[in-house]
Order: sequence, then structure tokens, then C-alpha cells
Amino acid sequence: MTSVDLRGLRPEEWDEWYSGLELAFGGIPDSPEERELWRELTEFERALSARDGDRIVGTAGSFPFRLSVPGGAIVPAAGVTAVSVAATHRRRGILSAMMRRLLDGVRAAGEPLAVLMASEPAIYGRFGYGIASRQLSAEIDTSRVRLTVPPEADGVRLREADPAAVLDECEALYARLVPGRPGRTERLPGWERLEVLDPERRREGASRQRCVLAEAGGELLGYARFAVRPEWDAAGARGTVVLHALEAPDPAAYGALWRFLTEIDLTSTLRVRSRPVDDPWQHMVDDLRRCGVRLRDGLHLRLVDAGAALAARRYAAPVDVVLEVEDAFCPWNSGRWRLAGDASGAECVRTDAPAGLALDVRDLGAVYLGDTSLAALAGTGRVRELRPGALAAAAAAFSWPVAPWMPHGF
Ligand SMILES: CC(=O)SCCNC(=O)CCNC(=O)[C@H](O)C(C)(C)COP(=O)(O)OP(=O)(O)OC[C@H]1O[C@@H](n2cnc3c(N)ncnc32)[C@H](O)[C@@H]1OP(=O)(O)O
Repeated sequence: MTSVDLRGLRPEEWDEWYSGLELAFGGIPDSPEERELWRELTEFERALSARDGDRIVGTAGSFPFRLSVPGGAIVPAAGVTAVSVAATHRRRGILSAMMRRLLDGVRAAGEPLAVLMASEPAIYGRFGYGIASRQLSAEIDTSRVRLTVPPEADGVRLREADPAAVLDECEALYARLVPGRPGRTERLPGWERLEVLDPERRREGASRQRCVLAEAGGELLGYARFAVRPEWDAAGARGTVVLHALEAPDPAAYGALWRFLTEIDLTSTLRVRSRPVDDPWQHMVDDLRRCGVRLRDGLHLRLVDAGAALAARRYAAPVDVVLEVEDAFCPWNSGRWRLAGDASGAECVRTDAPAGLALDVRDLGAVYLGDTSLAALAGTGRVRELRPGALAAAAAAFSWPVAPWMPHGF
């Protein structure tokens, strides 16, 4: 790296630091309201600035997330964020230096995992991150696609409310869902405000954010936050419903909410972003081809302490396997680990025994939350079976019935 100085972020430097980040992302400033909230949410003791003389030329930081992993344990995970390098200083190793400092700090803090949402998926593999969850987007032609919902959906009452006014009760429901799906995080204090921030410049012609609650017997069973973008052409109305968030563990409430979103008058498209890959609506529609489904990477995950991370999750089938792990960026993880576990718990310790599987830490990150199959990665040649039978047993154990999903960016 060049003569750049890496140090912690001081509160008085925040404006310059954040402006540098905005510039790297295209230079369109956030609204004053967004800026103020991000300032409040910044974890100063976890943030870094790279300085060249009197200028900040690199930014990075992390949040002290607590992440749900298969089996419902909640594991400390550094949520890496705000990564940027000035266009004048790119490709000189500043990101590499910041990632070194960040991951050493995460290890020292005893956090077994680091996670991030990438601006571009090609950046982080070299630092040992694997794609641990994927997410769906869809553009549903609601003028053609019909939805079959459970009959109990008719007993669910829908009520429109101001999103901010009902935020607390929605958040209580959200909190209950964290352990049930790998990849979710507990909300840090203040983060709920991001859910209803709704700055005008991000609306792209759509209405302000609206919220509909699904209730039965006075109990909240689900909610959806959405907006409507009206549009007309010579043939009439063809507006779009834009879904921001939807949570409804109860199938009747889930069905009632999706039916509502697909049947709003004067609209013919439902636009959905960042949904779990196993979202049940895909099995309720009569024409998946007209739903414009697309897949992309979601959460990128790195095992910072491989032993602690592997012992923290549960396994769908009994497993007893020696893993030969290669970790060039965090060499303390390299070597052989014996993983023994099942649905009730696991342990993972150093061993000299012969390995059953060999893989890079990046691929361990990709399978950690249950999204990607070890067997699929064996097909790429990156996961190697060294003992016959080890691959099938480990692949079954690492799989999980609920797909991992991170519902929001950071
Ligand atoms: C979690 C988040 O915050 S994601 C946000 C990431 N930030 C952005 O996308 C903003 C715009 N981009 C940038 O600010 C910068 O280009 C960064 C941060 C992505 C990269 O910073 P740099 O200091 O240029 O990276 P650095 O020089 O350390 O590169 C390290 C390696 O990554 C590679 N690399 C860097 N950026 C990219 C990229 N966008 N795509 C693919 N490879 C990349 C480099 O080629 C280099 O490879 P090498 O080790 O084989 O030589």
C-alpha cells in the first residue's frame, strides 16, 4: 500500500467520512434525514478511515450484529459496511489494508463471523467471504397471474395504518421471527427507524410508504409495507405496487396480504425485491413464468473463528467429519477440524486425523447457513472428497429446511 494512514474514525470527521462514501457510490447525497440517522447508527469505535495527508480516501466499518444460524442460535457477527476508496486512490491496496484491520479486530473481539451485503459480488471472495444467502426479486403480472390462498385468509382482517404509528407492534412480530430463519439479525437499537424512513428521492415516482396490518381476534398476524406507483397509458391504468417489506408467519395472514397486494385497483404489476428464495407465494401463483423471478446474491459470510462458528450451528443430520480448511487471508483457520454434531448441538475442535473433505473457507461460508449444497460445490472442483461417503453425509448435515435470508441492506 502507499503512504496512507489507517486509523479509527473520530466523531468530528464523520461528515467528511460519509461524504467520501457517498462520492464512491456515485455522489448523490442522502437526504438530511437519512444522513442524520446513519450518523446516529455509526459505530465509531468500529469505523476506520484511511487518510492521505489531510484527506480521507478510504472508509469502512462494521456493526455488532447478532445473526441467526441454523438451529436458532444467535451468533455475534460483524456486519461489515461503508466500504469505499476514493476514485483517485483505487487499486493500491487500501481496501485490502482496511479488510485486514477489520478482520483482525473482529477476531480480537471474539466475534466468530463477519457478514456483508456487497455492492458488487466479485469483490469479497478474495477475503474469504462466500455467498451464504441468495434473494429473489420478481415483477409479477397481476393482470394475468392468479393466487390461491388458504380459505382461512377470508377470516383475516386487513387494516391500513400509518407505518410509523404501528412500527412498535410490527417490530415485536419481526423480533419473534429472528431465530426461525438463518441469516436474520436481531435489530440493533435505532435500526427499526430505517424501516420507515422512506425518503422522497428513493420513491422513483411511487407514493409514500403505506402499511397494511393483517389481524384476527385483535392479534397482529402479519404486515406489509408497500407503495403504489400510478401509471396510465392509452389502454388505461397500469400502476405498479412496490413491496418494501412483508412478514407473516401465519399462512392465512400471508395469503391475505399477498392477495391484497395483487388486487389493488388500477395496478397490474407487483414488484418485489429481496425476498427469501423459498418464499411460499411462488407455490400459490398459477403462472410462475409471468412472475419475472430473478435470483441474486444476498448475504456474504466469512468464518472468522471457524471452530466457534461451526460449533454454533445445528446440523440437519448427524455428522462426524474432518474438514481440511484452507484460509489464505485468516491463516489461523487453516488446517484440520473435526466437526461432530446433529440437530441438538455440535462441537468442532482441532485434529490431526485424516480429513474427509477439503475446502476453502470461502466455500465453508457459502454452505454455513444452509443455502448452497456442499455437493454442488464439489461439482466445481473446489470441495474435494478425501474419504468415500464424507461428501454425501456432510452435504445432508449442512443443509437446512428454511432458506437463509437477510431482509435488509446495511
Ligand atoms: C460491504 C460494502 O460496503 S460493499 C461497498 C464496496 N464499495 C463500493 O463498491 C464503492 C466503489 N468502489 C470502491 O470504493 C473501491 O473500488 C473498492 C472499495 C471496491 C475497492 O477498493 P481498492 O482499494 O481499489 O481495492 P484494493 O486495491 O485493496 O483491491 C484488492 C483486490 O481486489 C480487487 N478488486 C477491487 N475492487 C474490485 C471490484 N470492484 N471488482 C473486482 N475486484 C476488485 C483488486 O483488483 C485487487 O485484486 P488483487 O489482489 O488480485 O490485485
